[in-house]
Amino acid sequence: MNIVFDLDGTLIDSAPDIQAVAADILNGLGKAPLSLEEVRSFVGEGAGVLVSRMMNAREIPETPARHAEIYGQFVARYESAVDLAVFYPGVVDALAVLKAQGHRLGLCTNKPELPARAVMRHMGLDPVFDVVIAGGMVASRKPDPEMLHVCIAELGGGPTLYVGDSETDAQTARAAAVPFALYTEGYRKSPVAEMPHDWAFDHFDRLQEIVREARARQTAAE
Ligand SMILES: O=C(O)COP(=O)(O)O
Ligand SMILES: [Mg+2]
Repeated sequence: MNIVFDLDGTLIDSAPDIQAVAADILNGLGKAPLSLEEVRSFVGEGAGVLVSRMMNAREIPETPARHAEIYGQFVARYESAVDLAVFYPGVVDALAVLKAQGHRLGLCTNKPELPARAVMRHMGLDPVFDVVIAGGMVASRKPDPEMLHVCIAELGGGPTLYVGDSETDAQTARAAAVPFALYTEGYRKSPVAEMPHDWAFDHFDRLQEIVREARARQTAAE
């Protein structure tokens, strides 16, 4: 089947890289850096929203022009901010096993395309994914289901499991009517019970079992 993954907060913790980019910009504006907790709570709806939240948190008045200026500085640095990202435990093995089993793997992230591709290359993920849909590649962003729909279509259609960490991912899966496995150790803000999901897991060594169950449900529905 197709297994589509979110990136930030699901496969990798990229908050330290984003924190460094933000600190650089805020420092230039005479403002205090963001904590990792702040960064993690700001990620999930794309870089534009992240920049708005950063400006708001450091009381930088947001006009469209000011946002555009700071956003420009942010994305310019974001593209090379890859050194501090780390995989969540078990991710590399889980992806390798799923790939070896012949599943088609997709990536569906709100992270803008250039930083998404840069961090994928840095982490050795390029050969793993058959399809990548990142921020800016389609007109809308998650939780609009379009990104996920496009990703599934490019994977060739058919049964799909979506794996993500945030409220945005849970809403996206629901809107796209795709079964959803929630990784609970990423950047979610709500209790697990309040987020729509078909499975929840706290370690990637459980993903095999979830994929087996998702396939069994799919077969039963056919
Ligand atoms: O960059 C973001 O805001 C989110 O990225 P994600 O969709 O991979 O969680
Ligand atoms: Mg995420």
